[in-house]
Amino acid sequence: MQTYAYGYPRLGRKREYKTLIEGFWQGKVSEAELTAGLEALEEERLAAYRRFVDRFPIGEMSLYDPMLDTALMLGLYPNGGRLEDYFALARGEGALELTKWFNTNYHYLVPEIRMEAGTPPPFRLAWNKPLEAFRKHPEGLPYVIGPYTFVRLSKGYPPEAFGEILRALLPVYGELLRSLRAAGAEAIHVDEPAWALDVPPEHVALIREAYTALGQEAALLVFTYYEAVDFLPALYDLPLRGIGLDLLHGPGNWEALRRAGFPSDKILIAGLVDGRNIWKTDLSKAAAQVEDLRRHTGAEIWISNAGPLYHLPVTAEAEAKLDLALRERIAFATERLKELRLLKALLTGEPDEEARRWNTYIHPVDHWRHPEVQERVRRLGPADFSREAPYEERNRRQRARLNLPLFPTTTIGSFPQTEDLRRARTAFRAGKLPAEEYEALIRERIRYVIRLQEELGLDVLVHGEFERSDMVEFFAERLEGFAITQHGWILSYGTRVYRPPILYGDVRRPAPMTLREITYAQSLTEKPVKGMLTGPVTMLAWSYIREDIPVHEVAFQLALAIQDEVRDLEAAGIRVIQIDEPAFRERAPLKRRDWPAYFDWAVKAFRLASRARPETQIHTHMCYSEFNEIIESIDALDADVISIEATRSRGEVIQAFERHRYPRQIGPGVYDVHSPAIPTPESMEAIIERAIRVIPSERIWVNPDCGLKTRRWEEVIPSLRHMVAAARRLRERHGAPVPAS
Ligand SMILES: CN1c2c(nc(N)[nH]c2=O)NC[C@@H]1CNc1ccc(C(=O)N[C@@H](CCC(=O)N[C@@H](CCC(=O)N[C@@H](CCC(=O)O)C(=O)O)C(=O)O)C(=O)O)cc1
Ligand SMILES: N[C@@H](CCS)C(=O)O
Ligand SMILES: [Zn+2]
Repeated sequence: MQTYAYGYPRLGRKREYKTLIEGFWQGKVSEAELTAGLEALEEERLAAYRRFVDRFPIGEMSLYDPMLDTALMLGLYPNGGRLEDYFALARGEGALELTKWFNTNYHYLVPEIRMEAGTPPPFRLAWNKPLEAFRKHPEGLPYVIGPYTFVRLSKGYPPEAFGEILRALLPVYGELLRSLRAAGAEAIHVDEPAWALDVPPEHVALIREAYTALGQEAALLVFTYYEAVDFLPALYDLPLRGIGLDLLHGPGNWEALRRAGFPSDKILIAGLVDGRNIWKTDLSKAAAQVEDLRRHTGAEIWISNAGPLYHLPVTAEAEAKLDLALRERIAFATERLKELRLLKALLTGEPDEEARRWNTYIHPVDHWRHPEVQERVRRLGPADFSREAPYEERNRRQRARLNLPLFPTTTIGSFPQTEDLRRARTAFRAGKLPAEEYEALIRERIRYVIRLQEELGLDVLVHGEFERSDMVEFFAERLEGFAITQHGWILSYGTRVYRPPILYGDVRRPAPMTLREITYAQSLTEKPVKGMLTGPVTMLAWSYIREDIPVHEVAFQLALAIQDEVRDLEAAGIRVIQIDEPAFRERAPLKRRDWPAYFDWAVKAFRLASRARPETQIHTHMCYSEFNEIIESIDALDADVISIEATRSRGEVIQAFERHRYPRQIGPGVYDVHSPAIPTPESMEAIIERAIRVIPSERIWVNPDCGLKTRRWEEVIPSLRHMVAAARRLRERHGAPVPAS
């Protein structure tokens, strides 16, 4: 019995990863300091593994993103080994597209594989990153993203070229594996999470072909996670040393193991402690599950985490301010490693006092539940999920009330969150800055941003979200049933971090959450100011949530709290309300067969939250998502306006709307907020011109891709000036303002 862990966070206890890399970008950290700093961080990660588990991978560290590293390893982009070139691909003007990693809030850089004259690119082993890492630390298993996952998550090739591309990669992977074996690696960690997607039969054949070859080169431990592998028995006769299975997410792996057993020549690496959520593992149950596996398989069993640990903060030990009852019940990445050690002790008959104590705290506490909240959810009926009037009627009333021009301009909500603002908030939270001073600073920023938007000539204004540390954390802090952490940071992309709140009980809204700032902003202008809320699906997707009630009930509780806020905003005279749902696509289950049930509750939750009066215009916003496959569900949200990301994916998003005639208003993002580049009016007009081909012009809005919080004022101001200029030129070209009825 061995313990194995992978994916331990690279961020560091004190977010050293972020400080080092951002410091390097700002010229405050030299290349030598960056290298030494990251090496020290890697040492710390490895020390955590060494302290608790028997085996672990080497080479998981990345300067930005492991998918980009893999693309460079395989020679897909020129790489002279210069950091500038690396970061240019990650965040420069020609940067790769960012998209969600499976159904998580981590974003990876999407490699582009182009077929040239019907031939895959000339792949080669351009950077042997795993070997470099292994030479430094020859104690673990070199870490590699497997070829299937790499190609499946890349873009730019026609689906029929998939097999050819995969085959073209095999010699390179073969060379890589041989080099690692020659250097003394006893086995290789190969990550193949894409095996847990819906994999068509022809892909299963390709996987078998690929691994029949690769398995000859070195001993491979292939890791799958986030869901079950639907074709598990098809792997049994492959020359693999071991297979890592997620035994927590989705019932499929258990069903397959019960039905088909597991081959005795392979190691079954059983993912039994959760990499996605934070509730302590029931160690007795996990031990019983291992016994069950032993009965069904005859194979050697290792115990491991289910899903990489980087979806969890580094340690729960730092959360001294959390309520004790909650603190006792949670486990972050380091505590997961400890659980593996405790589980092994239980299974090998070592003294189990600590494991017994651990298991005292695995059930929710009674006073986290509130019958009146549950009752309100139980009483919901069909009428609660639709608005009073159909869109046509709402549209008439809203146009009359808002009197907007053709191609109305707006932004997505946030404006730059500058250092001084974040510092002031941290000081305020620590009790070092009086509330009046902090609030005065926020009001000053709101005044500034309202004046600025008026001066720029935007049509629907926002208050700038200056008071928000994060669009989910802000609301979590104001809702009962949620706790927020002090140091529970995890990576979202690159060096960008957030602290997922913990939703542990029934959700209540003790007081309005956004009214003060929104009404203040509205008092400064005649133009409509958008109320700005985060939707129920995103609230739960970017939090750690309770598991004692079904997820749709959690969503409906959140939706009711948001609906109460909508009502308060309307009563205060707010005419436009945006309810952001950037996690709407991401939260969808990995298997299509589970989609109908998910979209049923996700759509209902949004509709419940957005049940506004007909004359209130409801916007929603989504970013970083593949929209093609979910356009019907987006339509079913019945929002009056949706703004979507459309720049980095170079208009691909609009294709979705070509296929499905979206009947309401849409703002295809024209300004890529992830690039420091200032877009020209022409580039923005081009995106709208493309949209006009499929969407009538009176339904099109002009807006950025996403919020502007990560940008600098020097970038935002000229970019928005260009955006307004683009809208004006479009108006001149495409007609007079739409009449108000
Ligand atoms: C829109 N997106 C979001 C996603 N997920 C979220 N949870 N939130 C999102 O907005 N997913 C999809 C996209 C892309 N993802 C992100 C994620 C994160 C950011 C981002 O800008 N993150 C900031 C986090 C900054 C933050 O919350 N800061 C705190 C300040 C806390 C702090 O750092 N304090 C310091 C001391 C500061 C000082 O005194 O100098 C400390 O405690 O040590 C705050 O503002 O209150 C980031 O910087 O990474 C963007 C997109
Ligand atoms: N209103 C949010 C949405 C981000 S997805 C913002 O502007 O930052
Ligand atoms: Zn967004």
